[in-house]
Amino acid sequence: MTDKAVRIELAGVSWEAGGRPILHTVTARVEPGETVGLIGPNGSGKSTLLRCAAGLRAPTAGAVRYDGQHIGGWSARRIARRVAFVEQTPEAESDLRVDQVVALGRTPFRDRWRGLTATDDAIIDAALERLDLGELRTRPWRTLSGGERQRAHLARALAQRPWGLLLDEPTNHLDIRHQLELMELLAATGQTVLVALHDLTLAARYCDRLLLLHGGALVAAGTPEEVLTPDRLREVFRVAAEVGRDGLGNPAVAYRGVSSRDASDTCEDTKP
Ligand SMILES: Nc1ncnc2c1ncn2[C@@H]1O[C@H](COP(=O)(O)OP(=O)(O)OP(=O)(O)O)[C@@H](O)[C@H]1O
Repeated sequence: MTDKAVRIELAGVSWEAGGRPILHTVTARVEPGETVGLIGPNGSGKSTLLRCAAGLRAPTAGAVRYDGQHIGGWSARRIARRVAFVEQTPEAESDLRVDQVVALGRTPFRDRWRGLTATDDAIIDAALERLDLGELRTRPWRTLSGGERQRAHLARALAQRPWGLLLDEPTNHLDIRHQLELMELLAATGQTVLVALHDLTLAARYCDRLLLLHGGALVAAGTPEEVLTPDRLREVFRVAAEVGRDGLGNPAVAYRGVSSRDASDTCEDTKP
């Protein structure tokens, strides 16, 4: 679906707020065309890391590189020509129609004084179709449900024709069909994808690799099988869980419940 995919590198990225460290020297790479899931409990730093990767937050130490180029000092327009970011709670474009929201994805490529070209229109139509929004295209934004808004923001991101997609919990408002469709779409784009997810089974099934954040530090990186172990789920998420395959052979996490033990304990209670 795209000719180009970007390599996104985080090289020792740290970020502080009010003197409090939020991210601690995170080093990770998302290779061109890879779908990488960013997982971790509430407050572990996923959104902060994505905002650094999208150039919206300047790291207090370290660097973000796209295809080896340090993006510090790049304009928002230059970044948006390379990478699209869908935030967790996107701002409400209350007076716009859905197709106008999606058309905003063409802004980085448009001459300020010119309208949309036929190519822009075709790209917008394709993005609306991909996100199942054809029938909603003329609806006022404010009338959309949460899931419809989320899909419209994803369509806007696709309309950017980016080389990389950064997505912060893009499935949290979606029904199960649209969750599966979205994850399949991400896997099929050919673009580089870094996606924060809370649903570990979805992450395990659709991501090539996972990055696990805990307290602002990267504590594990690897394939879903390597990262999602019962010990880690207990230490980091404080749940007792089994990791295996579902009836269809897909990777799945089965939760026994919250873990009652300290993170420092062994994992005897997760054994059958
Ligand atoms: N501007 C800020 N000022 C102070 N603290 C901040 C700021 N931004 C983020 N934080 C804190 O940094 C930590 C990480 O926040 P972040 O939103 O990155 O976590 P997250 O993993 O995305 O969480 P969630 O799963 O709940 O969305 C949290 O404790 C949050 O309160």
